[in-house]
Amino acid sequence: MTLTLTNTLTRSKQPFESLEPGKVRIYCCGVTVYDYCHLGHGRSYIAWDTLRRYLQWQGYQVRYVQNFTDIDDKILNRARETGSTMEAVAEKYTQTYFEDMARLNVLEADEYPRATHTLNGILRLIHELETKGYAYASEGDVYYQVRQFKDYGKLSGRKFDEMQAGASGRVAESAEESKKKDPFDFALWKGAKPDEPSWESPWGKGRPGWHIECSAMVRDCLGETIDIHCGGADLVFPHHENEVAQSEAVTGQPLANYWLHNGFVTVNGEKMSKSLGNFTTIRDLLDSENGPEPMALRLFVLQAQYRKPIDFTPEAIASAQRSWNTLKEGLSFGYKQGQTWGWDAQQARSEDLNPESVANFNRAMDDDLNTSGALAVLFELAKGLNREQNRLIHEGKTAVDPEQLYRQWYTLVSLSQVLGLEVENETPSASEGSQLSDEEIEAAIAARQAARKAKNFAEADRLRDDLQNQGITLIDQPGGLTQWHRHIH
Ligand SMILES: Nc1ncnc2c1ncn2[C@@H]1O[C@H](COP(=O)(O)OP(=O)(O)OP(=O)(O)O)[C@@H](O)[C@H]1O
Ligand SMILES: [Zn+2]
Repeated sequence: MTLTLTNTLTRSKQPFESLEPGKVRIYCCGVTVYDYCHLGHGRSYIAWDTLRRYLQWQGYQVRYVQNFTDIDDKILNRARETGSTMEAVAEKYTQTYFEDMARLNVLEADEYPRATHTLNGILRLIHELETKGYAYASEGDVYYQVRQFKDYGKLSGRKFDEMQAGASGRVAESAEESKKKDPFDFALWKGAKPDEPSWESPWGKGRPGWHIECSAMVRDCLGETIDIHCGGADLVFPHHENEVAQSEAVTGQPLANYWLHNGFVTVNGEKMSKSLGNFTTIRDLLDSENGPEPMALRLFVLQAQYRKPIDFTPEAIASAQRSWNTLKEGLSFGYKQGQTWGWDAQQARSEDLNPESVANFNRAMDDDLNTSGALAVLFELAKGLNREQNRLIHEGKTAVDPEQLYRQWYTLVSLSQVLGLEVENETPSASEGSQLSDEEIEAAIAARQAARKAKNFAEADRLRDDLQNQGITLIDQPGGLTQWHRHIH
């Protein structure tokens, strides 16, 4: 079995082959940092995080780079509206990006280049484009001359006459238009405007255009040709088309062998977006009363294959939460009951994996990352475990041999992890709790007993609550002895 992926460039599902055996280089277009991330952003980064995890599961060494666009009109506008600076706005929403994605169990990239840190690479590329006749300076700006690049349109499949139909009218009046030789040309460098941040360049002070930053970052961080370039479907044109035009004109090499694009999170069939005002931020949803758990939200995204649209409705979120409860129950069973039976996911060997489940999971994922098919494998495993859990509670024993249950559970834990679904993520306090040593717990119990003797009940209660918050329950026995119990979630 080989992994097949739908390549936007060839408009077909293709077997995946990496440039270098065993290694994959991925560049993913990151957020423009001017606001909190909404569910659409969440979907995009969960999809690519899952691709990365699956490649790792298949034994590839993956190098994953994702940028932050920290120079942009949207950031400048937000800074003006809030009386702040572009740097402060960008810094704030870079941090909130990290917070939100950590909750969704999106792994951190190997490198996070930022436009403001890539100016040298950007200027070098523009200079090379100018030298090779693809770019021209005009009144402090520099433009890419689209018609010079014979393959322009190859990624999006657009022809010039179709593009013209879309672009005419709207752009005609702008000051930028009068500086261009052709309406299709786009800015590589924009001359400085008063009160805006700017950088020195051979064409005068100014700032880079959006598209050139990604071309420069790919080249700086990953090289001239990479394996996979990904992003949302709205980036195919013009952003990725322009990246191809910029990079390939300079290097003469393909920028990326595979171009992957995720479908949208929609609301009533329309793309969730800032400009339409129909968005829900990740944090608002997770922090709302009766909001879903982070893993339920991740599951909501993974229920659809990455290219398909997902409509966001409260019912769909509630249903994802119910599905997550089923998976969570199966995962937790092994963590709880496994204590008694001596199960340990850390100690497991790959021979403990159930080969049939693994084969079914891989078959689904190899088919253009069919996560909904992969989830079906997880539900089957979880349901089997949950059934046995009930038997154990009501009948005192399981029907399936614990050794076999262990394999089911370990397979469930492993495959869930490939999709980034983990129970530990739900219970940060429990994992902190498990770090308290027995001696520390005994010492806290002794301190509590001393406080009670001294009739300092407030302190005694505080000590008990403190332990409880760290996952340790105290059980006072007749005769003054206190037992304790560590929670395993
Ligand atoms: N509704 C959505 N569904 C799926 N992916 C999305 C959605 N909205 C944005 N994305 C993707 O998220 C990534 C980051 O987007 P970016 O920061 O450019 O968005 P934005 O312009 O701030 O958002 P918006 O589209 O809401 O104005 C891009 O790959 C983009 O395609
Ligand atoms: Zn980009």
